[in-house]
Amino acid sequence: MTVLDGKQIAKEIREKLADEIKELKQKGNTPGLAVILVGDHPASRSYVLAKERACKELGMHSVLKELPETISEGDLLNCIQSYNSDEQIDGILVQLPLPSHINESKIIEAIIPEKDVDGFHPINIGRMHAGDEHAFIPCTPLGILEMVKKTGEDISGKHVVVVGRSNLVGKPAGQLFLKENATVTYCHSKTKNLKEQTLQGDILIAAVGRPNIITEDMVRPGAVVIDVGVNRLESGKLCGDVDFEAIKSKAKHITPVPGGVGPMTITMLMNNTVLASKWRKKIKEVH
Ligand SMILES: Nc1nc2c(c(=O)[nH]1)N[C@@H](CN(C=O)c1ccc(C(=O)N[C@@H](CCC(=O)O)C(=O)O)cc1)CN2
Repeated sequence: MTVLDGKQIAKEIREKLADEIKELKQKGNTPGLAVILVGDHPASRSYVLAKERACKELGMHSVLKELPETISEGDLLNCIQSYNSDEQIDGILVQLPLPSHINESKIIEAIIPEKDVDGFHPINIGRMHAGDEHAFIPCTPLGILEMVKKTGEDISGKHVVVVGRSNLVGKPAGQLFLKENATVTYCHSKTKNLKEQTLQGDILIAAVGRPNIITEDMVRPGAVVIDVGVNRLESGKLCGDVDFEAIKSKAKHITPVPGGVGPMTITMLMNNTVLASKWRKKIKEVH
């Protein structure tokens, strides 16, 4: 069994990105990211600060816009518009979740698709489903795919079982593996006999957000187990969706929480911002 070290894989990707960014800067093209945080949710704040830090470490331009919890939808839309037309900004990200008085879809759709480095805009979702090479792929699913590829396991023809159907993780993760010629099964809260399904998984992706929902008897021996859950217990301890201790000897490869998929998310955001910068540069050269 191997424990997939998300921090190490992320570090290796960031080293390559740093070289690429250096070259881009020498050509006068500095990738820039704008991150918008609404309110003061502690976890969201720590994620946006980590995003800003990653930009700085890689030599990218970054702006962190902090807005009050009470901001109106109109003012938030205006803020997005200003970054849509800012030439120094290649990627725009609005940290989720948003306060309940703001329509999340409306906000995501206000970001121009060329700067939607989260890959949440319907145009990018459509491009991803169509297999368009210029689609931004959501960062967590992209990180998951990178980690599975890193194991050296052949994905083609494998049965991937995704537990969870969120727009952020579950749905796009299944699509990505489908594109790699896997057979994909989606499971969710209404799935009958979940265990029967998860036992089919050569690759099992748990993205539910419920501590230890995947128990040892639900995992096929030799499976690759990817845990996307980041659940904070009352004790303050972080815990995944997978019962790691019970499953680690049964799985061929498994991701821990913390230190598995999480660190990959921010690295893939950096990757998407570099892509955005390169794609936008090409568009400008054509016009
Ligand atoms: N606009 C977006 N909002 C949200 C996204 C997203 O991709 N775009 N994803 C999550 C939050 N997220 C990044 O934004 C994120 C979550 C977790 C981690 C991470 O590194 N987790 C660590 C544990 C961190 C801790 O101690 O709390 C780990 O798993 O090792 C990074 C980024 C929702 N919102």
